[in-house]
Amino acid sequence: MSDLSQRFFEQWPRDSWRNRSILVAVSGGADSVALLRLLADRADPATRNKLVVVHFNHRLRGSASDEDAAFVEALAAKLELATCFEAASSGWVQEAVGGQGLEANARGMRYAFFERVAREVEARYLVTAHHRDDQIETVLHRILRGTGIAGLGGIQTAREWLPGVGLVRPLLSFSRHEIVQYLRSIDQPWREDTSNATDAFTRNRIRNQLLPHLRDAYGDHVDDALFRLGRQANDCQEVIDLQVQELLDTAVKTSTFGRSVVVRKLEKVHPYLVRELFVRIWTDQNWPRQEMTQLHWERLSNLAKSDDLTATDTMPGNIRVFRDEDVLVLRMLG
Ligand SMILES: Nc1ncnc2c1ncn2[C@@H]1O[C@H](COP(=O)(O)OP(=O)(O)OP(=O)(O)O)[C@@H](O)[C@H]1O
Repeated sequence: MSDLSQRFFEQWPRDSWRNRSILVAVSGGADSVALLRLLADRADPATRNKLVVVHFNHRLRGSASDEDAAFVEALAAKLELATCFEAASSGWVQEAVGGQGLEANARGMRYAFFERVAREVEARYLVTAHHRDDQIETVLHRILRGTGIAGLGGIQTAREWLPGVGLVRPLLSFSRHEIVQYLRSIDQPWREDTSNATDAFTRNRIRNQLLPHLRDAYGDHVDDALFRLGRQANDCQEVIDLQVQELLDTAVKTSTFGRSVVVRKLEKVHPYLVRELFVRIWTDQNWPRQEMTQLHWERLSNLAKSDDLTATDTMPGNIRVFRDEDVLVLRMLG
């Protein structure tokens, strides 16, 4: 087994081969072709039938998109793997709605397709080929856009995606360079995504302009620094999540109208954690968060720590917040 293959399977969920189907997302690019080869070469005939290659043809690059799909289809056939393919309708770019931009729309369609297949074949995992360079670009992109600790963590190696379905990225610690070397060593071709070479999308500008500039100006360790920062932020967020869970269990009560927070229990808690507690309450309650700014979370934290027993406030989405003796009541007004 190659060194890369060995390191790859150290990241791989141990129960996977004994479990339900595994969807492998293959675009045809070097990263996902390597992912597919690593998995297919390791699987024995009994486990091979658990792998399902999924590919979504976005039809963004004319005949090149169809050639990508044909390439993935031929590779899957050669490896004797099951496949599930879908193509976007030809006029979707003109019809794209929601003002989210082309990339986000394309992504939404791709994951909606993955979700349909996952339900159909009762998959246990979806595996994608995000790698170290993706992680570095994501961290840098989020820094530039403005992010907190949670966002700085970037892409996670594994997380729950749908109820009972995990999303796994076992190539996350491998660089694109290592992946390409591996493909060359096994004589496996791949498709080059020509849109990656253009600067049309923000992510591509980060990849093709900003990162090379930073490396030139500050040295190659820029990559390591960003990757490590992402890892540390992930660790920090895990610790924060655990503490927030403890606060939820001990200081927050749920009722039919919303939540109430026992403020006495927050007296010695750092304001940052109190804000994170409110973020978690908002998420759990499914209250709108788009208009909640840092200032709103701070206002909530101040209310929880205030001595003013008559203090009240209203948050975006008509969430009313008021003190009732020892508790801070949060409820959505009808
Ligand atoms: N058209 C596609 N069909 C199947 N899988 C795909 C397709 N495009 C991307 N993928 C999978 O997703 C991984 C990440 O691809 P890419 O970096 O282009 O996506 P992204 O939009 O940046 O990330 P995200 O998946 O988080 O949206 C690929 O390595 C591959 O596993």
